[in-house]
Amino acid sequence: MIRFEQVAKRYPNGHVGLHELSFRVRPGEFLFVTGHSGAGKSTLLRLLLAMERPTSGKLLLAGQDLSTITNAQIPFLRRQIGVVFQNHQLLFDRTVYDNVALPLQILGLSKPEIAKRVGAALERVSLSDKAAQAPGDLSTGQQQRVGIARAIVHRPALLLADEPTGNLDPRLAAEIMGVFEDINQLGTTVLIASHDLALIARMRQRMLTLQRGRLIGDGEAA
Ligand SMILES: Nc1ncnc2c1ncn2[C@@H]1O[C@H](COP(=O)(O)OP(=O)(O)OP(=O)(O)O)[C@@H](O)[C@H]1O
Repeated sequence: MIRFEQVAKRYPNGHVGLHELSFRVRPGEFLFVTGHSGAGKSTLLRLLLAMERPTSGKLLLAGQDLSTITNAQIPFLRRQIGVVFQNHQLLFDRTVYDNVALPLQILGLSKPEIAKRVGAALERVSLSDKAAQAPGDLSTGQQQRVGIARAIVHRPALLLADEPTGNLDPRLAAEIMGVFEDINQLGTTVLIASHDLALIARMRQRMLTLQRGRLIGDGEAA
């Protein structure tokens, strides 16, 4: 699903975000990427989204080479990826339904197809009864679940999350991780960047550890 082969990212100011990183992720895997602030977690996610290009090395995602991807190919790449952000970036003047429907409207799907898929995504995050509400009427944990529903509504093969539990208390964070596990069980590859080692340890999943742009660990969280 994902192959990093000696991928390095050097920023124009000379700063090295990642040093020759190599690892593979199989389809259907669940893994964490961890490390201190500045370790390179966000750089890794931005490379996977083709928001940045590697300076050297080869980066493959679902068979596509992201080191040489053209701008015209990027929309097709992004259709295979869902992204969950820490601050979920919901539109507060729209309903929950509209927020989740947005990616499908952009793809130009028919209204009945959108209704079917939004219904399924909201069911997956246990928010079917909140479709007509505004995100502002929901709790923080529920808002994050709307963000997850929006990220999976177009049925991506890969779900990326950047500190998805950063704003949540431990109980809610564990609940959100359960939602990610459910999504993974259905076959979606899940990659979560997080610095919450206590939470990761409870999950017993693969963990890549970055330190100053280098991979210093790859194995089940201890
Ligand atoms: N656009 C940029 N220009 C120059 N340097 C950058 C840029 N983006 C990131 N860096 C540098 O690359 C390194 C890795 O940054 P990155 O944001 O990937 O870390 P991170 O692990 O995601 O940290 P955080 O948890 O704080 O988001 C840092 O030293 C950072 O200063």
